[in-house]
Amino acid sequence: MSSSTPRHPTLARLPPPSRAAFLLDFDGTLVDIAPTPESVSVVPGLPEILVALRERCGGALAVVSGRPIAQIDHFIPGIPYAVAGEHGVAVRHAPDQPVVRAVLPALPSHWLAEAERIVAGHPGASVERKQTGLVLHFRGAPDAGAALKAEAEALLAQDPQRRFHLQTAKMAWELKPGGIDKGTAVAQLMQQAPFAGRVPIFIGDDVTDEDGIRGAQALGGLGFRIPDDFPDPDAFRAWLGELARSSGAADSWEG
Ligand SMILES: O=P(O)(O)OC[C@H]1O[C@H](O[C@H]2O[C@H](CO)[C@@H](O)[C@H](O)[C@H]2O)[C@H](O)[C@@H](O)[C@@H]1O
Repeated sequence: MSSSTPRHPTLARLPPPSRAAFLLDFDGTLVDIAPTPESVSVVPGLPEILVALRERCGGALAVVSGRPIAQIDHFIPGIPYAVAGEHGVAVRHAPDQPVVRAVLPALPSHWLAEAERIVAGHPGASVERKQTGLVLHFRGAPDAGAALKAEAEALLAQDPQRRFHLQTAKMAWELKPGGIDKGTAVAQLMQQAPFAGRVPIFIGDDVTDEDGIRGAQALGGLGFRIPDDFPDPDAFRAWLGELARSSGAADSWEG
């Protein structure tokens, strides 16, 4: 998938609107990376683009994020038809449906306190708690990456059953349960209307998105990655806008 030359997927490479399902990553893809998880901003016009694209594809537009679903609802309320959060641990198949959570082992109870103790030794680093895991962020302490990785691996080694693994992220290390990822989320989402029977198109920017890309490709779909296929989120959003503005028939992105 990787290439040193950015290559925008041409409209001709895409399945037509009547067959396409979009599964989009959030951080680093729909929104620019920001200093902290809370400080990301949704650029003006993006919600309208996503709504138009969703309507063009019969509703088949999902966000597949490492964030909890509640945070996607906070930043782009009512926009995606479906949302998968926490790298696929939580899935909401439709706006009016409940969140379905995978049954997973609970994070060992002392790991959160351990994580807080660890970041306290690296000013600028922080802990993000998730229902089934935690993230050690070091964007505010860039030199602490290697030390935090070693500490995270030491925590993981405390679980003799090795039920958790280290997810590489952007200036962050995430401890999360194994067996569930963005690829399993794609498979789940694609089983239900309005996604079922369509061709999944996954777009993301991070290591965790490689699972989503593989998941889409395993179902005969396509996967694109920033910066290989789009130089940055801005270029990706411009491409989405082009798709959303296309006024052609259901069998064509042209026009
Ligand atoms: O799967 P995604 O939607 O891309 O979410 C991945 C993680 O995003 C957040 O962390 C990352 O973005 C932050 C805001 O730009 C940035 O400050 C941080 O350094 C990045 O690692 C979020 O906090 C995580 O929970 C998500 O898993």
